Amino acid sequence: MSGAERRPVIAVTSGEPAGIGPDICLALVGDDWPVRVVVLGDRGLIESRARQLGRSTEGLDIIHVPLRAPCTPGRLAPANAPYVLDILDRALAGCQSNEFAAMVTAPVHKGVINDAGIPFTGHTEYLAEKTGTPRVVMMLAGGGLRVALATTHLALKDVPAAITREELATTLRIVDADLRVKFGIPRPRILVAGLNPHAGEGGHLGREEIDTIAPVIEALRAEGLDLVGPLPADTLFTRRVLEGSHAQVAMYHDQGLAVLKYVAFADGVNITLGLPVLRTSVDHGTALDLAGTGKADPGSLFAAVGMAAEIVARG
Ligand SMILES: NC(=O)c1ccc[n+]([C@@H]2O[C@H](COP(=O)([O-])OP(=O)(O)OC[C@H]3O[C@@H](n4cnc5c(N)ncnc54)[C@H](O)[C@@H]3O)[C@@H](O)[C@H]2O)c1
Ligand SMILES: N[C@H](C(=O)O)[C@H](O)COP(=O)(O)O
Repeated sequence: MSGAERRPVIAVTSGEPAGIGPDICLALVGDDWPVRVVVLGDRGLIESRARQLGRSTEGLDIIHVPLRAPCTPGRLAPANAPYVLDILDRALAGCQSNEFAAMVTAPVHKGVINDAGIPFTGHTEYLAEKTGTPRVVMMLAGGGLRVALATTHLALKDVPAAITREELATTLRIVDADLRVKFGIPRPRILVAGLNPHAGEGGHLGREEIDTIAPVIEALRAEGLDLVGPLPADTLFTRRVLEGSHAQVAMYHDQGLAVLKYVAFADGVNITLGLPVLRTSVDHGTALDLAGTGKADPGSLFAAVGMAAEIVARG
């Protein structure tokens, strides 16, 4: 067996075929990773995208997963939604059987999967369901931040009801535990945002801080977690407040991710905490406008492979 074959294998799912997933996977060719990187997707599609971009697939390990329908860059086809899920299922099965040490996901298009009649909210929720994990946490890291979310892909009107004491406590415990295990931080200091403007202004602008968030923080502090909050979200991400913190928990998707993507778009990493397999991902979407143009930045995919490799090396 050669040295290269002894390296842990990381599976990179190429994602929505009409998006930039196949393009950015081509940028992995020839990079000198401490792991073996294999790309999961339709070989013909990846080769044709390579020709279109004037690139080569030589040296790129591909596990062939066949397209269900022809693909044109930039044009979504619901007929290929099952293909996108075939790739994810193949990667997950490989992680569960220890064929792969981790999976790294290129972007999928949630809308077209739903248009195909398959309910799908995101990789995070899909992988949680497929692995029978009742609660996982989405965290995006980049630009010196680690932003974890108390709620993920749901309509804004449904956010307050989804933030219960039990759900929030589970989220904070998962963030604390995974920062220790996956990131080697012995006692993570975690900032927790409020939900309402000015963290509710003492109950005058909403009661979620008083009724839910503060009591959870207090209870978990008593268990030894190093939590600070509920903090007004508008100033949580200022330099002085962030100082000394290892992660920041936002109450909903855009409260945290708008900040993260402002400082780190295209080199941030999305990681699913609390999952029994290791999964990292890019911080951007399918960018249909850029597919096949050569303008897609592969930086976030590199960062996602790099983070997975580091966590694998940590054991
Ligand atoms: N990890 C994932 O699977 C993932 C992440 C985010 C969004 N999405 C999905 O992607 C689809 C499109 O989402 P969107 O339009 O909100 O966001 P998007 O990230 O696809 O695009 C937003 C803007 O950023 C640009 N952009 C994105 N990635 C880029 C890159 N690597 N290099 C250069 N420019 C880049 C796009 O051209 C566009 O102008 C949606 O279905 C969304 O749910 C998937
Ligand atoms: N919320 C993520 C983002 O904005 O980058 C994105 O939609 C991906 O989510 P999944 O990892 O669950 O697909």
